[in-house]
Amino acid sequence: MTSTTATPITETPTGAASTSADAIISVRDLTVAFGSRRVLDGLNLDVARGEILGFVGASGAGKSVLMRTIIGLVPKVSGTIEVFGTDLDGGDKERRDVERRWGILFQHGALFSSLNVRQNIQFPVREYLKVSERLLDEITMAKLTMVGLKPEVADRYPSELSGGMIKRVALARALALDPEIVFLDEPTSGLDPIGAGDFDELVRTLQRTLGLTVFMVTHDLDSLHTACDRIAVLGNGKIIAQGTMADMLASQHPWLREYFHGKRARAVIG
Ligand SMILES: Nc1ncnc2c1ncn2[C@@H]1O[C@H](COP(=O)(O)OP(=O)(O)OP(=O)(O)O)[C@@H](O)[C@H]1O
Repeated sequence: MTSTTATPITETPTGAASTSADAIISVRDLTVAFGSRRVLDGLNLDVARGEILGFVGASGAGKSVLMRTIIGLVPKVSGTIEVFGTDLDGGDKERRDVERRWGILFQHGALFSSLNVRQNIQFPVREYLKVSERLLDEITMAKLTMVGLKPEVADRYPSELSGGMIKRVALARALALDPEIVFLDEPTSGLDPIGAGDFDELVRTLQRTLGLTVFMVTHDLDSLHTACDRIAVLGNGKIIAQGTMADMLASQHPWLREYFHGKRARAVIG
């Protein structure tokens, strides 16, 4: 978490509220503040069922805050968040039913260091379901296979895993309850380009085979190119642009031009 960029960003009409029939996540007029500082300021965003949405913006703009507000870890000042058509302020039972249908990969993987891989993957299952130890083990092995890891990894501790393996285990844990939505917070950060590319491909494959909707906070231009169907850009507490990679590349918005055509971008886009 760092301070916001000095680059001025202005709101565009693409940030305006609109309803989309196939929205699986719908955020309206969302304001989130820490003390007197508004990080999100009347933000509107829809995520369509089955898409991979890449969520970008300057460092400290509030990308993680939006993700954490949707999943209920950060309180909002005002606004509504609907997931699967359910208002998340509706009630504890409704909220829990929705939570059961999403999986989360936190920044840096965030595995429980005192639990081994098996226990990490089983954690959300134990929290939400009553299932036998045998079924828990079957789920663990199935999820490890799904993310391309061998069964023997199950008995290792996070400290015994590479960065790429940690991300894969974290993804396996996010998939443990067969979610319909997966939230990924900078899933490729800290991975080398090959590891990051493999991870993007894995996410893409899982999204296609499992029909997942993916909300991905990322700084990784390669991920935006190869994995994402659509991109939403956060600036000054609002969505300042959203569309395909082609839309982003065609935009004349100064921040988007710098981000998608700057020196680092040229190395990716060519
Ligand atoms: N719990 C908190 N208490 C106070 N301020 C917070 C809290 N969480 C986030 N912030 C502030 O909100 C702003 C947005 O943080 P956030 O982590 O969402 O940024 P980000 O866009 O994800 O940045 P990065 O790309 O660097 O991870 C930052 O200024 C951060 O310091």
